[in-house]
Amino acid sequence: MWERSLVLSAPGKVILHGEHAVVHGKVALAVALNLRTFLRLRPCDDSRVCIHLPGVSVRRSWDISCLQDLQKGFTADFDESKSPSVEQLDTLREFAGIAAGATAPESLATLAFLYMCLAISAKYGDVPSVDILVWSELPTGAGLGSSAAYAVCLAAALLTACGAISCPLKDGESTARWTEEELTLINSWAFQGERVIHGNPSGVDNAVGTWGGALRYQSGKITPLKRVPTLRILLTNTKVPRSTKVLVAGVKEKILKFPAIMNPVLDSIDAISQECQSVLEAMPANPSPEYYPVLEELFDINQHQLNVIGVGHPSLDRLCRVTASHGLHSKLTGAGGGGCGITLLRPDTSPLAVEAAKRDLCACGFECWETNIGAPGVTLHSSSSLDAEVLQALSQS
Ligand SMILES: Nc1ncnc2c1ncn2[C@@H]1O[C@H](COP(=O)(O)OP(=O)(O)OP(=O)(O)O)[C@@H](O)[C@H]1O
Ligand SMILES: C[C@@](O)(CCO)CC(=O)[O-]
Ligand SMILES: [Mg+2]
Repeated sequence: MWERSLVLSAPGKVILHGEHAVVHGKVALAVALNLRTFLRLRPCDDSRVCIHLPGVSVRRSWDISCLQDLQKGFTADFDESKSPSVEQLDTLREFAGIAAGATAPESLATLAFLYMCLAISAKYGDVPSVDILVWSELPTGAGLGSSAAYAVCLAAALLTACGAISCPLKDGESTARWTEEELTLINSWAFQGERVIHGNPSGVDNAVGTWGGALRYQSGKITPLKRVPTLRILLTNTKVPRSTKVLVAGVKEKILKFPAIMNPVLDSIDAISQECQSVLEAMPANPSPEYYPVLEELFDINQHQLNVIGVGHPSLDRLCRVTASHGLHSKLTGAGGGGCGITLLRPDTSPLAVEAAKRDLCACGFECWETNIGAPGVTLHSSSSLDAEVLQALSQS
């Protein structure tokens, strides 16, 4: 029986180049963001599993014995290398009272939790009697990898509570990280959670949530980028809602309908990611302005390509126009169709110019903020290092 409380977190991400193309085997470059999702797990002594997800208005609890019966009813194995089967997901939907095909955030979040809880406990031990609270600094469904940060937190917490990985936090430490081998296991299970939420994810988002930093991702191969300079990025949330699952499915349909037209666009996006990687790795840690024109042009070209594959949105066109009027270059990030865009700031872009661009973006109803990139991946925290009042307020919300 699990007897410790855990608090852990995973970062969101920004994709610099390669979103959507990465689902079809091309290269993506992605960096971890300094906005995180947090999870608190506490042992529960009433033989129940409780989840509280205030970000998507979910508060549910189940008897362990019901979850165990459900688990026994599955004929197919649960494994981190196997996709959730249609039969498993249908059974879980029926159990949780979720309509077939439901894409509402609360339905997907509940389904992902149930799948991961049953799958991980079936493979590594018993269903643990725990109470789980998840909260996030990330906007949900806006292109910043909120689903992956959620799945990474769930994977790390459930694997720890089932004894499949260690609890690396020593007395007196405020944070700790797992070993490479343990991170690989967390990443594999988080990918299964992403599969429940996205349908057909590439795995780039959960890789960044797990390892953090800056990385190149292609067909499951994760390569940390060498010497990434400190980039200044302005993030803008258009607040136009969209679903990654729907957008990814739309791109697939377009490729099937017009393969001779779409495949060269994906190849060209791949070339953009490769070119961007070469430029970033050639730049010194604190780069001078002369390196920026190429990065800016790559942003412009990639934004046009993403429009061609059908994941643009008028709000994103507007974002690009507004920043261009201040001499700044932007592109959508993540799945597109609304959500967030990123704007590259040069080291010498003056605070006044940034403020002026932000003012005009806010006047469009957008929200924007300057970010740091390259944050650490999934991390265990001592409960005392997090604000007790915040935890208390969240528990009651
Ligand atoms: N804090 C959270 N608590 C519970 N579920 C969450 C939370 N954040 C995200 N989710 C789940 O993830 C879904 C959003 O995932 P989606 O992939 O559409 O957007 P995203 O991950 O924010 O953007 P992108 O995939 O483009 O980076 C929500 O519908 C919800 O099911
Ligand atoms: C659109 C996409 O490329 C990125 C979503 O953040 C989907 C994926 O890679 O799974
Ligand atoms: Mg997502």
